This record gives sequence, C-alpha cells and structure tokens, in this order.
Amino acid sequence: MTCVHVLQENVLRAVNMAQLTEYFWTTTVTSTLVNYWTIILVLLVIYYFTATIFSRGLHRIPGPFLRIVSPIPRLWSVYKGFSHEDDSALHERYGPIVRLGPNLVSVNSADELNTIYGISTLFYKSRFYSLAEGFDEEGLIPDPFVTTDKAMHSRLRRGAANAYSLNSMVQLEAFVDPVTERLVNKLKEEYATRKKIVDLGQFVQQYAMDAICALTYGKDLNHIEKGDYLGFFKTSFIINSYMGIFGQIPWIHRFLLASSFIAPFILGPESNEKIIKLAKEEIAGDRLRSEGKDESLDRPSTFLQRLLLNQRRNPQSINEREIMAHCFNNIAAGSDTTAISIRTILFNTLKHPRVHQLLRKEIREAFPAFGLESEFVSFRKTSKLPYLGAVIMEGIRLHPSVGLLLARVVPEPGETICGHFLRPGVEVGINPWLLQRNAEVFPNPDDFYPDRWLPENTSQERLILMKKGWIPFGHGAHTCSGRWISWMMIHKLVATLILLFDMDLVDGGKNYTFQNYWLTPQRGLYISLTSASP
Ligand code: HEM
Repeated sequence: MTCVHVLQENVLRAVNMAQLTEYFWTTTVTSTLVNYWTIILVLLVIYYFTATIFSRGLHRIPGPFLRIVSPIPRLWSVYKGFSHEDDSALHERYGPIVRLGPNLVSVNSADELNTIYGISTLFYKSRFYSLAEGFDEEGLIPDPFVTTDKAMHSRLRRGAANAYSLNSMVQLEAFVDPVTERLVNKLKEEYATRKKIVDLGQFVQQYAMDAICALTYGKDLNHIEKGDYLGFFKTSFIINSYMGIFGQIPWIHRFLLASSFIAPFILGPESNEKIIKLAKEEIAGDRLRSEGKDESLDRPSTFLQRLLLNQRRNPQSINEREIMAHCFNNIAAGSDTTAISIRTILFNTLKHPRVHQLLRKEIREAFPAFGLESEFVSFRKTSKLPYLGAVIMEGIRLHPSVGLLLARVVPEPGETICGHFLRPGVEVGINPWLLQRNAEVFPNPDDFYPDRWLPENTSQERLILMKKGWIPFGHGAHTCSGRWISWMMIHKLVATLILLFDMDLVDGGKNYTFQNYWLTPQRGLYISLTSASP
C-alpha cells in the first residue's frame, strides 16, 4: 500500500468518524432535547390546569369539570345563541350557584341581589363591559355603563339624574307623540287599509329609535319612513353580539374591535357617525338658542336641553363630553332594549286570546274616543291601568332584553355567596333571564300568566318576592338609568296599538324566533291587522 493510499484511508476513516459523531449529536442529543421539551410541555400543561383549577378556589363551587379548566365550553355555549338554556340546565343540576368558566360563577337566587349589586356594595363591573368602551379623538368616552370607577360613576349618574327621572317623563312624552302618530299612520295607510302583512317587530325597532332620538335631541332620523338606511341597527347588532361572545374571553378585545386597524373589518363601512354628528350639532344649536334665555321659558324641554340647563346652573356638575356621552348612550342603550320588550309583550298578548281580550277591553274602556287625542294615549293614564301593567311585567319577565349574567368582580377580602366563599377577583353575576324563570319565585315560570301580578290573585308576600326577582333593568347601583323612558314608551305604544288596531299573529307566530348574545332581539313578528272601530 502506498503512502497515498494510507493517507486516503485515514482521511476516509476521519470523515466517517466525523459523520458518526455528527449523527450521534443530531439523533441522541436532539431526541433527548425533544423528550426534555415534551416533559417541560407536559409539566407546563399540568401547571396551567392545576393553577386554573385551584388558584381561584372555584374547584369547591359545583359545576361541570370542563368549565373549570377552559373558557371554551362557555364561549361555545354563548356563541350558539342559547346559553340561557344551558345555564338553566346547569342550575337545575347543581343548585343556585354554578361554575360557568375558569373564573366565572352564576348565581340564581334573589337573596344575593344586594350582596352583588346593592347601592353600597364594593363589587365592580367585570372586564366583560370593557368591550362596550368608546373612544374618540379626546380619548375614553365617559360612560356609566362601562366605568369601574365608583366616584366617576356617581358623578355621571348625579349629573343626569333629573333628566332620567319619572318627573321628566311628562315633558319628554311630548316629543314621543308625533313619532307615535307617524307609526300609526304608516301602519294604517300601508298595511291595515291594504290588508298587507306587516313585520311589526321591525317597525317597533324603528319606532323606539326615532322616539328616543326625538326625546333626546328634539328631532330624529326618520327610521320609520326610511328603515335602516344608516346601517345603525346592523352595527348595533354586530356590537352587541360581539360583546356577548368575545366578552367571555375579554383579553382578545384588544386585537379585535379595540384595534383601529381591525375594527372596520368587523363593523363594515357603516358606523354611528351620523348620530354622533346629530348630537354635536344639536348641542351647539341648543346652546345658542338657550343663551341669555330665562330657563323657565324653555318648556317642554328635551333630554339634552335639561342637561344643558343643569350645566348652566352648576357648571362643575357636568361637562360637555359627559353631556354628549349621556345623549349618545340613550340611543345606544335604549332603542334595541325597548324594542325587544315591546315585541315580547305584543307577541305573548296576541298568542293568548284571553289576555288579548281582557287587555283590549281595559284599554278601550279607558279611552272610549277613538279620535286623534286617543292616539296619543298619555303615560299618566296608561300607567294606571292594572291589567296593562300586569301584561307588561309578565311579557318582560318571560323575555328580558338582557339574557346573560350581569357580571361583577368580587372585591377584597372575598365574599360568601350561597354558602360558598368566593375569593377576590372571581367574576360572579345573576342572569335576569334565569332569575325571572326561577320556580321558587315564579310558580309555573314558563307560563305567560299576567294575572299573577294582580293583588287579587296573589298573596302580598308572593308579590313582594316576585317584584324582588323581576330584574330586567338590573338592580342597585347600576340599575338602568333609562328605565322610566322605556317604561313610558312601552306603555304608550302597546296601549296605542291595542286601542287602534285589531291584530293577529300570522301562522300563530311560528316565524317568531330570537337569539341571545347579551341582548335577545327577536325576528319574525309578522302580524295581520285592521283598523279597529268603536
Ligand atoms: C326595556 C328597555 C331597557 C332595558 C331592559 C334595559 C336594561 C338595562 C340593564 C339590565 C342595565 C344594567 C346593566 C348592568 O347592571 O350590568 C341597564 C343599564 C343602563 N341602561 Fe338600560 N335598559 C332599557 C332601556 C334603556 C333606555 C331607554 C336608556 C336610555 C334612554 C337606557 C340607558 C341605560 C344606561 C345609561 C345604563 C347604565 C347605567 C349604569 O350603569 O349606571 N336603558 N339597562
């Protein structure tokens, strides 16, 4: 063998050794690492589940196991649009307190209302509500519905309290009457006379929108005549559904609607700009009109005028941005919710001929003249009709506008609810839908039975209990500010329609459906109607 061959052989051996060594490293070490990482991953997963299960102490709260380890079952339940049914089944199985998610507890007991929502409670709103936050060029818009700052919340409530009060309704009602007249004329001319079927649910929403706009600003955007030409109803549906679904995993919000890049893809080109512009124009106009005027000459005054008056009397009590936010809130929080309530009242009344007949009798006896003045049935008079009151309470009980729990965060040092200690930071709430169908409060809870609200049919004790468990407007510190406004509109419109029209559900109401994504808007309230005669 020559020296060259020996050299070649040595080189080849060396190369083989190098390959072997490389092979050793790439297989043995890599597989050790892979095994190592697999172990780390498994440990991390075990840590995550153990921390999730035990860190909040929710393992002691009754509920399905999956609900404690992941938010996905809750998310899926809300996404399907019928989470109230799932929650109701869970309460039936586990009792008045149930774990719905890794940090979410549902309570179905009127006894815990004051602990969670009472005026002096330290429980505060959960991150769920932050999905409704609004921003403009000046930053965060002040909003009583969203804020977790108790001092700011009290200031906002105080600054507008008189505009939302029951006493204000007499003045605000004057702005609703022309809107009611427009709706009545439209129904008479286009549907009753021509015997055409009407989707009354749609008109109710347009009515609620126009009426709230009118009483807030003194003018509206003619939705009754033009439909959803600004895309407001569509945007509002998207925002409410978004809130219900993604509010179950609120951390995701910053990558979706809170991102100015992503938001237009979710909301589409339609926006609330026209309504915000109307608010700004009206504020400027009203300020000019009212300057130097004696405020007692300003009557009847709109909601906006009332706030401007508050500001003139006490400039520290309310600022321009707060005025704008209150006015816009009326539109955003009031129109869908009021429409849902009116729809359930009408649907259930028409579905139950005995109730329909009794209601018609009461209203027609109270307003014997079928003339124009009757078309503006007054709130003062309608609010005294006992059967109408009972029908309204019962319709809203069976189908409240809000169908998810009103979530709050347990403050330091924790709280005992339904006999279970909840640590600070746990989210807990009561769902109006569930409490209003709680059989311990409302016997035969799924029946539409307005008579249960009449003192002659129910004991005083039961009435007190039922009124306590009837929470469509929430409870305590954050109770709905606009409840009297919607109360007035509901009384007026329901009484007017029953007075002036003979109505029937088309096909027994088989097309009437709804879904629950926080709000519970219905579809398919098809009605055939004729003008009633004395
Ligand atoms: C039938 C109609 C309505 C229903 C069922 C309803 C329901 C509710 C509920 C359940 C809450 C409390 C939410 C919570 O505690 O988490 C609320 C708050 C609120 N609602 Fe309504 N609402 C209605 C109409 C209106 C109207 C007409 C307005 C305004 C004109 C309005 C303005 C507000 C405001 C500003 C809040 C926030 C109050 C606060 O947190 O201090 N609502 N509403």
